[in-house]
Amino acid sequence: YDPCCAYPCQNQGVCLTLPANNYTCDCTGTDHYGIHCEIPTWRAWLKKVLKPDPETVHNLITSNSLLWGIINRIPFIHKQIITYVYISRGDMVDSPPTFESDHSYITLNAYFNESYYGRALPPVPTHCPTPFGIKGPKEYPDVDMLIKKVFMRREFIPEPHDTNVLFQYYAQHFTHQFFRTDYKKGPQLTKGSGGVDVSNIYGLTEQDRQALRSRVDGKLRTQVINGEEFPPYLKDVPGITMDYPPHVPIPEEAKFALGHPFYALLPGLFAYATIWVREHNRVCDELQRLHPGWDDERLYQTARLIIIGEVIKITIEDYVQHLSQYNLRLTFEPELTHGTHFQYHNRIHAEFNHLYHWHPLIPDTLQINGTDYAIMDMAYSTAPVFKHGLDNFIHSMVNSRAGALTTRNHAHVLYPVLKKVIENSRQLRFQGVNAYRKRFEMKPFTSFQELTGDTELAGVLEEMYGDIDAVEYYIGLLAERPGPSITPLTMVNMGGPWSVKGLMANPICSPKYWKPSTFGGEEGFNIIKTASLEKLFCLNMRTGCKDISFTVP
Ligand SMILES: COC(=O)[C@@H](C)c1ccc(-c2ccccc2)c(F)c1
Repeated sequence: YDPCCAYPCQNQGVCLTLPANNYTCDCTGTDHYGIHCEIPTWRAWLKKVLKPDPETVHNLITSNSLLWGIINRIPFIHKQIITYVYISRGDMVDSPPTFESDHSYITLNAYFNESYYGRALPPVPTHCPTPFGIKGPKEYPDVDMLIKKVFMRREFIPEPHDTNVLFQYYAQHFTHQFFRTDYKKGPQLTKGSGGVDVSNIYGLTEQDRQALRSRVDGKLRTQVINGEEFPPYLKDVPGITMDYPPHVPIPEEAKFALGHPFYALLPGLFAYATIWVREHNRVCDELQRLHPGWDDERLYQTARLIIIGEVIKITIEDYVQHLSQYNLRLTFEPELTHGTHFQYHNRIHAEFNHLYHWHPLIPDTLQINGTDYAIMDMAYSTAPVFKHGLDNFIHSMVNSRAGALTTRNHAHVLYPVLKKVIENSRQLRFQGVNAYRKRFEMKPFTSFQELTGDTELAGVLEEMYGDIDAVEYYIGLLAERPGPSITPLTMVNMGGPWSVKGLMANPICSPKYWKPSTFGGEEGFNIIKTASLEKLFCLNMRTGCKDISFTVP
């Protein structure tokens, strides 16, 4: 068989098959040499010796709160650390993108065909002996058996850090602006534009964006229901399509025109969509006060720039801060990347999409004012929001526990979604979780026990996969023993680079954008710099806001 199927090249060396069952490893740019790029240059050796193990680093950053309390308050040191986080995470993401899912080697398509999700590692060649190259079983384990034995919830496991449902819906609402798989054409393709473009608020195409505008004062279309501002009914916005199930009779007063067709599915997404539409219109009012002469177009475009800034600010300083459980205070300071080699380009990777399948966060029911709603009771319905009022609905999200991001915690109704993501990862021929551990500078797992920290689960996985190098990507991410963060450690160290790159490579972070005039002057700039999750809700809820955060009070 093709000797490159054994992945002989280490440290990201590229394997090139030669005639007569020969091969060569291209060690260019790996800081290593030798036939398998296994010998480090003195520079790489020094880095390896000095760079502590990611697990140690992670435990350090998520503990020692006293030490971090001091470091967070010394601007010079804090800025150095944040700069390092931005640059080091950014450097781990190939930019321009190198691989896509239709070839197991580098192509120009990976760069020029923007319909592709990028790939951090190329797919396993189809001619290799097993789905992982040469290791493990000749066939993937049966997906239904795998789901039943490893993923299905026996009983609800609450998230150990008191994470609430407000966090879960933030993750779902935020990520759907850039995870836009083109299901009709295949899981390797996306309709997205590569990053935080707030297309989930404004619409993905120019046509949708125009349809959702009021064309007055820069504002988005809204309507008043029970004295409060809400998005418009779908029937009132020609051209907008929302994903509703065919043949399910849903009254027109329950269908709304939102920035993303998927947001028809859950009231939690409708609630976030409503809050962000209100925030956009509130920013328009602020801008109009500052610039009475500005027309609708300038108010709309400038407000959209401010909203993107707010989204990135809140995502780093509230969302990632909670997710990582870091005691290091994470900040949104684009000027720290100015004058460095950091590049303001981003491509969403297929593996990032799969990593972000966080359905275990979803509880079986949501209790609102004493009424228990099962997930399916809420599907395609906004009734819970209008029956109890938006503020009560938000209050219930704040006070409801999310599920732990681990195995055996997927709600049963989500079986089809989970099956789809596992089948897609097989269609995309993802390499095993250990290949990704090495790709992101972590040591590969040496045993099933080391992966899971749970003897029974280790046995189940060993029986299915045989070889630790054959454990599938998504399975390994979720089966990993819990760490100090909301997600297990591998998810942090892989999600980190894609997430930080996706946030900080936004055009508004580049030197030519990141200045007061872009955002309507100092006041507009300050809306971004003072944005927070709590402010977002408290400025846009009618009856006051209490305990707004990502943890159950
Ligand atoms: C490596 O860690 C980091 O760079 C920190 C800042 C960090 C950054 C991002 C994430 C993160 C991981 C998964 C999905 C979304 C965000 C994360 F969990 C931690």
